[in-house]
Amino acid sequence: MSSRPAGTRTTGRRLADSLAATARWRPRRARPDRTGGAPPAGRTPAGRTGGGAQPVVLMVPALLAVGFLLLPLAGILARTSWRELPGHLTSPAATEALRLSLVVSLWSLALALVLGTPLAWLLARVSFPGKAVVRSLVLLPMVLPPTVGGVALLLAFGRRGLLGPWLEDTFGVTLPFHTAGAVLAATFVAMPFLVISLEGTLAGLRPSYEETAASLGASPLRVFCTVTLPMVAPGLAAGAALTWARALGEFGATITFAGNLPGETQTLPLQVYLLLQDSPEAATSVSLLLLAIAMATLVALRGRWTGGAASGPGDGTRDGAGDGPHDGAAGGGPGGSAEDGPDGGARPAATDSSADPPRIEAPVADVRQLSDLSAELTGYTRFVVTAEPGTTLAVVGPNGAGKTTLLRALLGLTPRAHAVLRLGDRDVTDLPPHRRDVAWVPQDGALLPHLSALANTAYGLRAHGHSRAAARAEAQCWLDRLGVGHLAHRRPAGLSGGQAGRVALARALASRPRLLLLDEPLAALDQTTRARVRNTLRSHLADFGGVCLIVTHDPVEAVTLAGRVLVLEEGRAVQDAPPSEVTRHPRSPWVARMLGRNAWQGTATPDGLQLPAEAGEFTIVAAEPLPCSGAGALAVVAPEAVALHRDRPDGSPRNVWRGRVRELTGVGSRLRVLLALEPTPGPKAPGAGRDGGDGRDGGAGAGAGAVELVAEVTPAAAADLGLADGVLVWASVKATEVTLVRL
Ligand SMILES: Nc1ncnc2c1ncn2[C@@H]1O[C@H](COP(=O)(O)OP(=O)(O)OP(=O)(O)O)[C@@H](O)[C@H]1O
Repeated sequence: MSSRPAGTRTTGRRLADSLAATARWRPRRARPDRTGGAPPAGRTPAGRTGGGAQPVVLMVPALLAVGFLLLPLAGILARTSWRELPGHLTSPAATEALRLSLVVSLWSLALALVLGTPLAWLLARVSFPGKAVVRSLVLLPMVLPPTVGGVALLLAFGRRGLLGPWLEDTFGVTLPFHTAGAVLAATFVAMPFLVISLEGTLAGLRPSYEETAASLGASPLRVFCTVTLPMVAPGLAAGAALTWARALGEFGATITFAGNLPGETQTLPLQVYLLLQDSPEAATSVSLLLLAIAMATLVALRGRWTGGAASGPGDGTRDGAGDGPHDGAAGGGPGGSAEDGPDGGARPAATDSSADPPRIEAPVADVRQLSDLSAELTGYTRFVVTAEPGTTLAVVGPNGAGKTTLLRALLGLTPRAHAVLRLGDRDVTDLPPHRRDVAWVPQDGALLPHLSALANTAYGLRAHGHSRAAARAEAQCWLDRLGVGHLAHRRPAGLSGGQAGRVALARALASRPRLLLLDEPLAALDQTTRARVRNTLRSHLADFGGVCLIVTHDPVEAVTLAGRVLVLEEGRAVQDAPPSEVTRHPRSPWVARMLGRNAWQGTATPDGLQLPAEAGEFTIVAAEPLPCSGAGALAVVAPEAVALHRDRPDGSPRNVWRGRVRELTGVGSRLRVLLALEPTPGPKAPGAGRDGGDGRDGGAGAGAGAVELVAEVTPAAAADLGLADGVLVWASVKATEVTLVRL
């Protein structure tokens, strides 16, 4: 009994089916959080916050610590003379000290923001020698006794200090015992709070946001102001609040450096110190005021430390995610009701499934950049790639092959590889990323979470100098083209994966790049949505006049979207050919398997291919052997060309092997059977021939390193053959079905 293959017909549908099955085996990357924020507070591993047994022995000192912190505060509250409190706090000396405290702390905050923000950025983003020393320097005022800080300030800025005489002679500025000195002292001790808080937030911000913004044409300063700062705003606000609170409470450095001069340097903490000697009740009242301010600051900050860059509750949609008529589209399902556009006018609902989105022509959107590509890569990636305008190249290869490095080199974003890059008549090799006209859509889209879909799409146009109104009008057109125009007002957190992907694509296309780089654009989508979005993407890539590189692990994407497939391995281009050629004659085992083919690497023989000794005495006979016997070669066989039998087949097939079923997978209406082949099958091999029962004879099982073969059969044939995990069967392949490719 045997199952005859349907032949080697690789119709589009069959190929797509078989590729789709292969796609399921591809490695997947972890999906980063689309909002770019850290995991929400409290989302700790199960068990940590749950009712698991906690060591009681730790609870006692912990509670003691709480009591230790609480008791002094309770002391202030208990000893406050509530009746006299208003009088104490409204006395001229107290109000003057309060005024001075506010002036000093706010100036100090401003100074810390101006100096500390760039310093935090430097520490978070720039590698330079001595960085650890600079960071220690930043931390020093936090651990230094404030009085020592005051002495140090005197020795630097005092009348006999290092800079003091020069400041006095040149600018007439005297810092010690002046309000400016109090500001300096407060800044010295408070600024580290801002730097440390902001550095942490900056370090947690994924660089893909800033890099994508640069690829859309934004200069480094624009990126800092429009991407970095808004995204770290919560961390900045938290740091600023702490800095202000610390400056407000500053005592030691101020009294040492600036003295205790009423109306000049006597801030509230200094007044407390003074009052303690003459009027302890008034000192308690002022202490209570400072305590209340500190507590209010901390309460206002609650949750800000862990809330992530932009994932607060208000971040979902501008109109509140989940309660508007737009929700039908959020999940990508078919929607139908009319929806309000951002301008308040009724806009017809589009859906995630719209394969033919409305084609609204934008006034300037059709200015195509018909540029060819010529890139010579050195470093980790070492090859030359050229492409005509309008070419879409699928970049494929195993993990670590250098696909991302290639994209980053073309953007000028990595020192690991260098691209001599020419786009049309422009050599952009020496240009910074924002001036290359190379738009990048990273795997997660990197939509800016603080901007609506419309503002995201308009971002590149604004960076290129278009007015706000023109940029938004054109952005709306692009969103409409991609079928997500009705979601223009939403922020990324309120978009489904497919919708976000389309917005990211609209944003890249709207910036009118000469080269478009898409990193796994459909990886986030489920199979059904992927097929729909793939169609949409294909039609828009057809309209895009420039060169497009799509990194993908999905063979269907590679074959259906691209006119050429560039196969990378270990930084080298092992093949660059049309999909049909790559499918027929894959030049690496990896790409053959990615495309759903059986592929074995070995040495060409006069008959076909000999596999390496470690695979066993395993030979493959081909009808057209390579003329170069002894050379490295690849034997490729389509799964449809493999016939399975319960008994050893007689007759014409030149390749007959016995193998054990390892895995069965459904592919459309057919079944894919993975066999582990046994070496050196022959008519006289022990156990060869008909196996009794279901074939689970427990005989020579294929080891972990066994040669594998994939066959495709109909479910009926599988039932006839009794296929199941562990069953032994015979497989045959005609010599005419074996393609040999020289490596
Ligand atoms: N910043 C880096 N420093 C050192 N090595 C790196 C760095 N980034 C990548 N690599 C290494 O360079 C090689 C190519 O990495 P790249 O990310 O380009 O591969 P890839 O083809 O995109 O892989 P994947 O499919 O897993 O994303 C890998 O070996 C990787 O470990």
